[in-house]
Amino acid sequence: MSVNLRDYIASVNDFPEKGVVYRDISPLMADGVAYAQATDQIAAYAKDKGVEMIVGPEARGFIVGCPVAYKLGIGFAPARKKGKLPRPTISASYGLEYGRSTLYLHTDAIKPGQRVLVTDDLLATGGTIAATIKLVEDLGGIVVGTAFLIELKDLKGREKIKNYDMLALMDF
Ligand SMILES: O=P(O)(O)OC[C@H]1O[C@H](OP(=O)(O)OP(=O)(O)O)[C@H](O)[C@@H]1O
Ligand SMILES: Nc1ncnc2[nH]cnc12
Repeated sequence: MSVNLRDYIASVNDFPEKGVVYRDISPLMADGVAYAQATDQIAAYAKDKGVEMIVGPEARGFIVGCPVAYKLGIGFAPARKKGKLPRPTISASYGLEYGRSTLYLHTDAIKPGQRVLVTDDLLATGGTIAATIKLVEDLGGIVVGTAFLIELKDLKGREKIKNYDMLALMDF
């Protein structure tokens, strides 16, 4: 029997700043059945696409991507924020619903031609995922899909990644 994953998202008004409704995935992660269900759904999508490697942005992209990689027996590469990766990197900057940031990826994280799934917890404006996709492609990877727990429809992030296949397990 499956659970309704929406029941495991906490909505918090005015966090981290006024006007933002923050969608907190902590209750989903805290529930073994819900977390496994979300992981299994994304893993099935990734398997269907012949994914060989997963890339996710810091920090919540790790929470979604790592268990999927484990389930499929493939690797995971972290796209991290400034000053976190110790070896040579490439970078991409982007705008957020709140603020601006830069992501970095180790230059040896992806082999040219590798089939990559890019994962994150949530699609808002699409800046984070577009930057992560750019990092993968700059290293010669092929982004065969993108997967999220949540899509925030009003922010139209989907338009930024319209050339890519996308899975979202729920939307708000
Ligand atoms: O579609 P976008 O407008 O780019 O927004 C979505 C991103 O925002 C959040 O991350 P955040 O930068 O807050 O970092 P965190 O995961 O480290 O909390 C979220 O986890 C996504 O990565
Ligand atoms: N509304 C939101 N809730 C949680 N994470 C986010 N990242 C960007 N917008 C967000």
